[in-house]
Amino acid sequence: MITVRAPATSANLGSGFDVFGVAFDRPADIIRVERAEQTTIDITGVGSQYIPTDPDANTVGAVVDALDAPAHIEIDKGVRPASGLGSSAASAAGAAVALNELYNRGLSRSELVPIAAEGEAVVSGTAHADNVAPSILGGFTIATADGVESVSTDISLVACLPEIAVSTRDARRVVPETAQMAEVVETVGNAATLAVGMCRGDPDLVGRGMDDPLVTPARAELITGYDAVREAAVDAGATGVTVSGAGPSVLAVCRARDQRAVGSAMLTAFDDHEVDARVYQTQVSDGATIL
Ligand SMILES: Nc1ncnc2c1ncn2[C@@H]1O[C@H](COP(=O)(O)OP(=O)(O)OP(=O)(O)O)[C@@H](O)[C@H]1O
Ligand SMILES: N[C@@H](CCO)C(=O)O
Repeated sequence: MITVRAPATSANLGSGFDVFGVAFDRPADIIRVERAEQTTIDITGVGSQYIPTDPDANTVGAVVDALDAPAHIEIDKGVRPASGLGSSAASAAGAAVALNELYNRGLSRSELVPIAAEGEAVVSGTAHADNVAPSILGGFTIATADGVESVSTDISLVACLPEIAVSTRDARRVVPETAQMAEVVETVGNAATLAVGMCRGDPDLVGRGMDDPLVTPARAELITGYDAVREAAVDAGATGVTVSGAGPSVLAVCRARDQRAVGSAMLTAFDDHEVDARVYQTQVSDGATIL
């Protein structure tokens, strides 16, 4: 049996829609795989009652197919589904690393990224790799059609997960189909600023680079209290705030010393809108680990 811990992630970071991602140190999914004639899936943990065990409907099933690696797969969910924290991706990433090991396929971590992304196509309709890339490789990742880059960095994060469910499939429907040239220019500038900030470990640059005039405003409408939560986080010291992935989690970048205050301010702001929430104080961390 092979056991893998695959971490939660946050995709987009505002300006890097479908491209940027970061790995968290927690929460994480634990994936256990054993060789079998036919693939079967058992699921326990947070939100497991909402996740299909049919391999054709679960993200790990697509990974089994891509690696031709039938297995009995146990998924212990630490990352709540429909959270914006890469829940579906954590399972797919963990399965890709575990099955590659179990069947000695010999693929590199980078080669496993497009394979795990096939799992994302099962749940959201597109094989976007911006969650599976950091869950497999760790760090800050840039995933494009031509490949994936990963940078280790020391950046503190706060993710606030409200008791609201937003599916990626639904949240992709509100993304505008066209953009004005001025919006594209602004987004390119911000994305470049963010990437430099990650390379320098500079929370001010990362926060400044998270602004996005295109996708985030449409997604924010799906999150009760988003504007108040954003404002509260900034007042408490966050250098940047955006929707985490497709939402409903809200992601803040800050200095380590401000993490507690930022998290507390975000919880209070959600509470003011009668939304229960929980907070993860985390930092950009390593990818999947074979235990
Ligand atoms: N192994 C899995 N883990 C979690 N969700 C799964 C899995 N397999 C299938 N799903 C389905 O995927 C959906 C959750 O994925 P979705 O992409 O909407 O949320 P997320 O991964 O938390 O968000 P994001 O990608 O924005 O970070 C649910 O409908 C769930 O049933
Ligand atoms: N880039 C994806 C991440 C969520 O899976 C989106 O925002 O739709």
